[in-house]
Amino acid sequence: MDTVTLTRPDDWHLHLRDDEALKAVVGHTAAQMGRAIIMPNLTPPVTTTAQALEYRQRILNALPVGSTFEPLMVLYLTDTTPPEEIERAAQSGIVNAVKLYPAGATTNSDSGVTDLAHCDATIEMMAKVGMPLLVHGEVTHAEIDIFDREAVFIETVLKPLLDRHPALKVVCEHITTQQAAEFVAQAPDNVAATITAHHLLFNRNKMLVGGIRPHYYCLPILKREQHRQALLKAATSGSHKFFLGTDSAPHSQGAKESSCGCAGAYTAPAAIELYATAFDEMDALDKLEAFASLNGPRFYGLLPNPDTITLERREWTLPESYPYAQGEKIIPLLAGEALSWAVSS
Ligand SMILES: NC(=O)N[C@@H](CC(=O)O)C(=O)O
Ligand SMILES: [Zn+2]
Ligand SMILES: [Zn+2]
Repeated sequence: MDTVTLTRPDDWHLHLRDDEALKAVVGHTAAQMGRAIIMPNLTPPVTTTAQALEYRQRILNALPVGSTFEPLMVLYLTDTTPPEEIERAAQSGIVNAVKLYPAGATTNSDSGVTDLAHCDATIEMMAKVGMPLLVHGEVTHAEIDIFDREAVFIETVLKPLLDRHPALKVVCEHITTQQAAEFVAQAPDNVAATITAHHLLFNRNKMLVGGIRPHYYCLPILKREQHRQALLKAATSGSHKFFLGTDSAPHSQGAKESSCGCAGAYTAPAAIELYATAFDEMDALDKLEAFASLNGPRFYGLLPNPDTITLERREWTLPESYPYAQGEKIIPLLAGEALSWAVSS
């Protein structure tokens, strides 16, 4: 297959940041995705429907002229989010989900949840009104090895949560392990997962062999090959439960190339091309449309996008960098490297 035409994809997990950074990055996603679930981990985080409405408007204002890209907004769950905020969010028509960051798990998660027991009434309300909970699934205890944090989270947090709230819609965001892929595959239909392009394409050797490559450092961290194979199998299985979520997470070049570099890979400029490369590796390009364009809207109760995009097998080279906020640069994943799939229309 040398060309693939798909219903226009959506990105079900995206960081756009705010202000100048937002203006620098939003066009990359809007050029290929119809919609995106916008992560709320700003400083301060987006914790109320009123803040989500304002942030949505700033995103719309930052879009290129004529763009029809639609931001889908998410609230950041805290220990003190009241159940009434969930009702307001559900009634607003612009909030599509609520995000659980275990406190300290990742970038801008300091205001996240310290103990889910504090959130029980709020989560009960989410189950009642059908509001999905999007989960950064890693435990944060210092004694748990960073490569085990996702698997431990499933056993110690996620399974008990679903036992308490069996009807809750849950998206396990950016899954990275065989344990997560298998858990989601066998769970009931109210449990789904997003998978990033970088976790489908790379294992931890890419980040650590022959030098430490900070642009491959993201959370959850890249895992060993066995896990990448499990993710590829899940994404190309034809199951409705797995869908595209880039987790494109912009940080300036300076913040990444540092003695203590930030977590996050910037994949938005070539997102669908990277996924096509991964699906091609599995000889499964015929499964890409369901994963990229159909399974996400189905889970969120939305219609697929009305138009299409076409990919072609053609070599092109990703730019070395793009302009970012404060005169800095942002380095996309695979900067300066050749890709074998391109968007043709
Ligand atoms: N994925 C990352 O490594 N970073 C994300 C946060 C997140 O999604 O966990 C970010 O906001 O930079
Ligand atoms: Zn995360
Ligand atoms: Zn993320």
